Amino acid sequence: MTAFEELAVIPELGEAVAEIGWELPTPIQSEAIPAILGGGDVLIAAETGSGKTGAFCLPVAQIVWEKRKEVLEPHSGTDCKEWKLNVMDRDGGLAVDRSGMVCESRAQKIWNGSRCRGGVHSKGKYYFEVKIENDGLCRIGWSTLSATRQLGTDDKSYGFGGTGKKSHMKRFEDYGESFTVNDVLGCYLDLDNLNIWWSKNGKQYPVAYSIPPKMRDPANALHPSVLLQCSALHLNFGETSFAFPPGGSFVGVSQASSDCQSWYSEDLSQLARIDLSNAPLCVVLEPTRELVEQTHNNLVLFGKKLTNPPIRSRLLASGVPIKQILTEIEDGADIVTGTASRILDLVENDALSVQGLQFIVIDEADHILGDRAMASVLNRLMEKLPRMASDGSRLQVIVCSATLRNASVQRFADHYMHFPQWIDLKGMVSVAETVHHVVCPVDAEADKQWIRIMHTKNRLEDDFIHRDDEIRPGTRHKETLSLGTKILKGIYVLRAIEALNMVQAIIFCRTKQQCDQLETYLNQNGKQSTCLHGDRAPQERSRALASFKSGETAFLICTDVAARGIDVSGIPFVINVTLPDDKAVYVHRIGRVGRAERMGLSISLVSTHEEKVWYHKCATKGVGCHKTRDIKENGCTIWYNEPKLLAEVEEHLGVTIGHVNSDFQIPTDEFEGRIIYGAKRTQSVTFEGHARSLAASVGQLSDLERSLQNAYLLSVTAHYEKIAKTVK
Ligand SMILES: Nc1ncnc2c1ncn2[C@@H]1O[C@H](COP(=O)(O)OP(=O)(O)OP(=O)(O)O)[C@@H](O)[C@H]1O
Repeated sequence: MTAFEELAVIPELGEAVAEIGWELPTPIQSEAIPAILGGGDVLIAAETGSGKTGAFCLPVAQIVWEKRKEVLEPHSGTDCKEWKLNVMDRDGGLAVDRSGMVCESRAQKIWNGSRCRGGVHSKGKYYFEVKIENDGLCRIGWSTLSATRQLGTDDKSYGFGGTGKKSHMKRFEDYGESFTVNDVLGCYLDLDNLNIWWSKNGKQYPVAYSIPPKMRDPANALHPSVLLQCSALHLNFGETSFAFPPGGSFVGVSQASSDCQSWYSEDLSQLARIDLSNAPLCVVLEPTRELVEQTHNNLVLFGKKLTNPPIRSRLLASGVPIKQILTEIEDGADIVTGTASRILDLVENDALSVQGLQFIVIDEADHILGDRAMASVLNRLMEKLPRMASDGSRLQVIVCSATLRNASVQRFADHYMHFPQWIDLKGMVSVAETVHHVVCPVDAEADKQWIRIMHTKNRLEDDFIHRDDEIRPGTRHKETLSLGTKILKGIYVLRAIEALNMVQAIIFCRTKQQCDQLETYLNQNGKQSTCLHGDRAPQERSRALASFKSGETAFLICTDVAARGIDVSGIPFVINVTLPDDKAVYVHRIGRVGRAERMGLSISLVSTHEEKVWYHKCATKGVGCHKTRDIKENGCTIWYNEPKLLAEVEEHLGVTIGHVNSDFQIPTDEFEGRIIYGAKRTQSVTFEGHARSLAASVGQLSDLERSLQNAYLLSVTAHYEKIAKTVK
């Protein structure tokens, strides 16, 4: 049995991950996989590179596969004799979770009901409990299979409602007390004496109804029943211990002897069957095309051993011809991965059915929800999804986020998730131990070598932002130092590459134009580079990523499009040519290294002087824009203050980031010496490192010894002084 199977992962998936060399689940996988397999809504946060993709892909693949298998072997689904709410016998607005013990209706002003699969007849004393999980209206009690689901409105059903009224044949009468969220109601049925009554939090009320003897007939078997309006309930039919055991000779309804049990049979179902065997069961949303592709590839990899039926995972990314997408969807899809806008587009055009949906996974949720346009598309999509699947189970929502301490994520959870489990392995924002990060100050006033090349062609261009400025080399003129910084940053990138023998690195720039210019500059200087940003065509972006992943291209230059989630194993270095203006993005950028236990180093070039940068407010969003004045003067530029941004990052992480000089000699005492970036972290410790790690304890020991010796000497001196006094 693999370690993954101990988390209830099926052997087929266990084998697939073993083949890619995963021996042990990561901490987030250990927590999230069982939670998702359990059927609940889950929010996940863990640091970059901690294996979140596997944490949701594995259980999703498993559940989807099991569902499809269930359809191939229908007996396990519809005729089962289990004490749970019957998804075939429920109103359309009522959602029932996979356990059949939790139900919810969010509909306002409409009653939605359901019944338990099992019922009882003939004789005996039976009990079940209901915990009110959500404020709202509900009625609970007993009904026969021929009663309507509007509990208490005909002669075959008996209900007790939250307003403190019992009901039968539409007659509502005061009974017991009102009840609300967190109250536990007990439902008593005494078939021996033909009585029904209820209790609240263990306090029993008098008999509510004396039922006619015909209710003992098997044809009139009474089934636990519920009716809800904007409420949620948790039921217990006696398979687990009761909060308030009924006492006497009452037993949980699930303990009824087999000759007193009655079961819902499928031929009673009047429900029309819709064929949803080709509609997807799961949608996975990613913010960028690259992540869509990456997650899709993971799903394909994990699903390799799942056969009979195989898992049909579909890639709905821009760049894949729409004709191909439509054909694939028509051929049948089990899991679709795409951006919210692509999925919404297909749903709105009736090209993708969401009627069979069981799951939605929203990866990088803080990013999606933090972007107004993406958030609005996501909300529109969410509104289009059925809150429950075709089989009556509730839509399971899984959210992955860099941080769960985020108001928009919280709002999303409150609105769309059902009692979600929060798995937060981050606590404080932190950087993985395998990621080292340093800052290299760039001071165009102190380091004047940029002046020598400023009029040559072999220099990093300046985004053409200084084209209208008067540049006066050798002065402290703001624009001059800003231009100097930009050219100097190019020189430093080249120098860092050489000094640290970088074979591969991801280099982040602030703008698409800057990426293009750095690509030209590096290629011109013999450093093979490629670009990944939003202005490049999808195929070009795919090619760029593929050639970088294969090692064919050494340097991938990108905007923050690649900061999140992109997983290229063993990347040794990240260079930030400009710091991002969002501290969370910094954590994501540097998290591109130090993944899967490999060591990585991130270097941020931080200008000591303010740098003039584009900040397009214009309609064209920068295309053909020449407004190089400050935004305060109706232009499209701002002054970028990197020391301030650095201070924000440091405050966010609660650390002071070490500095290196422009020779990029990483001090060996800084990071335990002799680390090979890109290689697996080893447990071997250098002598110096070992001595340093012991230094504090040795110091403490020596202090202790000194105070012990002093105490001894003091006591000896006192002793001899005492003797001396006595002798005198
Ligand atoms: N159990 C495991 N054993 C070994 N390697 C693993 C395991 N789980 C994941 N990995 C590897 O770790 C790397 C990072 O995983 P993944 O991309 O899922 O991280 P992440 O938490 O989603 O990161 P990010 O926040 O940056 O998106 C991948 O290369 C993946 O193959």
